[in-house]
Amino acid sequence: MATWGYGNDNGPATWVKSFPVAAGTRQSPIDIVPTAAKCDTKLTENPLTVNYSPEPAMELCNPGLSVKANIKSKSVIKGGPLEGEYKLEQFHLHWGSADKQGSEHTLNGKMFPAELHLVHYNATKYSSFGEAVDKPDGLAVFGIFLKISDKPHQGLKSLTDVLSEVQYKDKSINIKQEYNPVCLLPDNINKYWTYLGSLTTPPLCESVTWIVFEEPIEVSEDQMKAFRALCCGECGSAPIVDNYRPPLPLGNRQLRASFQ
Ligand SMILES: COc1ccc(C[C@H]2SC(=O)NC2=O)c(OC)c1
Ligand SMILES: [Zn+2]
Repeated sequence: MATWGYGNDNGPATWVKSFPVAAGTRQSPIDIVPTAAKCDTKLTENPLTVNYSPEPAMELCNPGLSVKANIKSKSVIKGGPLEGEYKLEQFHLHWGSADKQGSEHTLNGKMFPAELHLVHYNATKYSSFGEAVDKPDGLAVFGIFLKISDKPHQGLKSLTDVLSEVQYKDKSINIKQEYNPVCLLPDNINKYWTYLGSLTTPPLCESVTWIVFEEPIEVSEDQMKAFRALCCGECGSAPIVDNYRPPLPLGNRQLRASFQ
């Protein structure tokens, strides 16, 4: 199969041909229906804690289907649904060609213009991301919805202001100013939904504990335009837009909420 993507010939509906787990029982994303979530006090008794550090010269790259920042510093999370300490490996985004679509998770069937994923691996149990990526308790991903506001998101601005420098596939730059990814989190990280799921792109490993925050972060239309100006390939190639997998059935899984 030609490489997977989001087009008509290689998009999410075709992935199962090369990645049979696409038809698995713990696939992501899902539609989040808050009334179907079970409020679990165990999640609040053991609050989710984030201990992110400033990343000097953070590497920002265009791998062709998103934009990604690779993390070297020791930024870790624990608590909430997690056992052990999970270390931040990378973050990236998914966005639409228009504001009406773009997120992977949906909320009562509603899509947001974009969704930010902060990917962590279980550093207590595994010695590297590569070892953790296909283990059932290997990864924890923060899902943060983006919504449009008239003000730009200051934390994202350090990235959206330089996206033109990684416009083409395989371009990468280092962010000059040190960057602490904590600036990307919503104010209230105590309200989230969590469930057992998967990577949302091939190889679709069922290795992710998802933590999707209720509070979106707010970005400007100009910042969305900057994401939509990124290209899938070299100069003249198609823009990176609609790089999202539509929701999969929750099936027998329990969606838990950290709040009432
Ligand atoms: C081989 O390992 C991989 C492959 C792909 C992704 C990226 C996926 S997973 C997610 O949440 N969103 C995405 O686009 C990954 O991320 C941990 C790890
Ligand atoms: Zn993602």
